[in-house]
Amino acid sequence: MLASKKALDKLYRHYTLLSNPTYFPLMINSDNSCCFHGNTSFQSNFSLKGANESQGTMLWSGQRRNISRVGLQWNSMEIDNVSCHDWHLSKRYYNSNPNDKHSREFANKLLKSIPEYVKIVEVGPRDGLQNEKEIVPTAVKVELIRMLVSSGLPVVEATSFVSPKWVPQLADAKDVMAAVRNFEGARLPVLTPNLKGFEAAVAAGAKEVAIFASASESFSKSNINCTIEDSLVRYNDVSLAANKLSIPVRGYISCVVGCPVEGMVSPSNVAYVAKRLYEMGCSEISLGDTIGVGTPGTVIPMLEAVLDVVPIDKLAVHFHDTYGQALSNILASLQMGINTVDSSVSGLGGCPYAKGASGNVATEDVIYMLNGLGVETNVDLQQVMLAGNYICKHLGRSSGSKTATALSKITAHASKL
Ligand SMILES: CC(C)(COP(=O)([O-])OP(=O)([O-])OC[C@H]1O[C@@H](n2cnc3c(N)ncnc32)[C@H](O)[C@@H]1OP(=O)([O-])[O-])[C@@H](O)C(=O)NCCC(=O)NCCSC(=O)C[C@@](C)(O)CC(=O)[O-]
Repeated sequence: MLASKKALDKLYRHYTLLSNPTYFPLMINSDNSCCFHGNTSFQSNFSLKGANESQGTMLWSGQRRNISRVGLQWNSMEIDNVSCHDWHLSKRYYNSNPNDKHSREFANKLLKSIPEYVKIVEVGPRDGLQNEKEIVPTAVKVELIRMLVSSGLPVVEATSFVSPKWVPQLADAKDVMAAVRNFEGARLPVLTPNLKGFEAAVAAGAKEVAIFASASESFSKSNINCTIEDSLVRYNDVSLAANKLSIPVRGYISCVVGCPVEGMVSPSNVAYVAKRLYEMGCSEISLGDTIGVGTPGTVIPMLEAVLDVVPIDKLAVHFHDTYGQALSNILASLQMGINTVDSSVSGLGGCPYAKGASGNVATEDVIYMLNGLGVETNVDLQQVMLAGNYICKHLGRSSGSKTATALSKITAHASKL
């Protein structure tokens, strides 16, 4: 049976709003029949008349790279009455009875691809503080890093060797590095935008660096004052220099789903930059939703595009929580098999050159969710909360972590009993 053109147009419009047209999940075959592709256990709620599944919600799932007709015998289905709503998990599969076969199968499906161990990259001392108006004293930054390292976090991004005119808050990078360089138990990478920054970082004792490109031309200009291509040339120089010294280089990509100036960013732009960073030897590529506009609806197609060019074990995700979507985006990324997540203690953060960007997802909230999923992190939540209290007290504000806030209330209440 053929899909009616009107119905397909309607679906297309719906998905064009939700995701990038390039990643429109409905494929129209040459015989005008259609199928979905994708890599998600989410479902779309379409009314599909005449489907061989029960009318209403159709499963949209499949393995990455396995663009297939997902067992729905699309050729025998007629679409003529399409009503699209938002993406949601189908009620059909939700059941409070844990012994229900469907619910167990569904839970298995949702959880089985989540890694057993997740590496948390703490970016609080760098991303968290770079946007603060009041200069945080070097000694406070050093103590914060010490506390974060003591909590078991495997990587704590310490500072940036960038122009002090651009980011005055981190003008003490050399002194911070000198004080923390011998801390044991965690890797302490720093941001370097060019060879000048790289050389200064190495001289100060940095053993790992990070370069930071963008998937949006406008953001590249406002953040590092050059085009994407020019930045990649600079970063290639940094990578070559780092390679000679066997220094690992992490590559960031900003604006992977949205840009404060250009709006929606195409997954293919992100994949292009990711491929270039990978080819220049980055040991890890962190995909940053700099302004926190992503939802699983835009993050998943972006990850699919990047996964076509970079192996999954080289990828990390970096979400800001502007719209409260960070944990959902992290969960979706974990379900796709990503096992490195950036976060910032107490949800501090934001890029000074990304208007409207709010804090990063809070480390405490990520740990709480991972603990709940039974995922190993080797990080002590209480210790991270102590570090969060310490920096929030200094900044004179309450924690941006819901977990830290809730657990502190419980502890305070218990102590009164
Ligand atoms: C890239 C530049 C330097 C270009 O800045 P520019 O002005 O185009 O560079 P320039 O080469 O013309 O140099 C201008 C001045 O800066 C100095 N300079 C030049 N380089 C350095 C250096 N490394 N360290 C110290 N000083 C430096 C240089 O010596 C000169 O000094 P002057 O002669 O005027 O006295 C500048 O734009 C810059 O520093 N930008 C950094 C912006 C930044 O740090 N943004 C935040 C980090 S990115 C982010 O947060 C996003 C991320 C990673 O978290 C992911 C996400 O959230 O999505």
